[in-house]
Amino acid sequence: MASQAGHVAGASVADAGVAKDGVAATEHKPPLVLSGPSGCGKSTLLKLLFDRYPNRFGFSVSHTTRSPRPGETPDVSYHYVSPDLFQSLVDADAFIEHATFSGNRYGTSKAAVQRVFDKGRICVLDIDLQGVKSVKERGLGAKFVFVKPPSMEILETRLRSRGTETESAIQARLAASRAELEYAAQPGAHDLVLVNDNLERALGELVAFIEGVYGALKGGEAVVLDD
Ligand SMILES: Nc1ncnc2c1ncn2[C@@H]1O[C@H](COP(=O)(O)OP(=O)(O)OP(=O)(O)O)[C@@H](O)[C@H]1O
Repeated sequence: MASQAGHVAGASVADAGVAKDGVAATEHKPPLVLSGPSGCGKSTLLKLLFDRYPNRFGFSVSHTTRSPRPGETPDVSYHYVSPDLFQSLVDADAFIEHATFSGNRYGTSKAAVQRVFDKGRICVLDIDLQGVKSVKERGLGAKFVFVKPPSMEILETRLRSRGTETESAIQARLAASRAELEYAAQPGAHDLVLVNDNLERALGELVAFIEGVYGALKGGEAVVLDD
């Protein structure tokens, strides 16, 4: 799609859940927030987790002002909105976190998180440090998991072997990762610091943490946290 101007599907202020029904995301199960340096293995771990426990987890669909890329589906990959509409959503306090990357704005709306909860699923947010700080300020009771690479050298190797970034993008990601690691080193910054050394071991630790918070994942029934 060449232009996103005027494309606002799924993204009006009302649809973003702003005081629509008076129900805030805080009244529901806390989201699970995964963060960590680019290349630390968040997507890999989440894919394994989602495959192992189908229908138990869901991503919220973010809003963005960037244009759709080939292969992306509006309102599935993202809600693509104009900069003006994005700003109106910010003004209406529709987002639990939002940030700007490379000149484009991205945000997680309360309504998008709500939609995952409404399906009885644990809502997973895969966000960066900026987003983590915003979600914390919201006081949603979110659970924060930091995925830590075994070392900077291994992180760099994984980023390079993934083969998806240019050299300058790799350098930018490595620089950003230092800030993420410094933040994560502060006591109480996250509820779990998960070293992604061996995938199966790390996944096991993640599952144990999730079950401690949300209850058992096995059994086929929806996972719902009682207040
Ligand atoms: N435990 C592991 N051992 C070896 N390789 C791993 C491990 N975990 C992930 N990888 C590899 O590291 C690379 C980066 O992983 P992944 O894409 O999941 O990172 P990410 O944290 O989601 O990055 P981004 O934030 O940029 O999306 C991938 O090629 C993945 O296969």
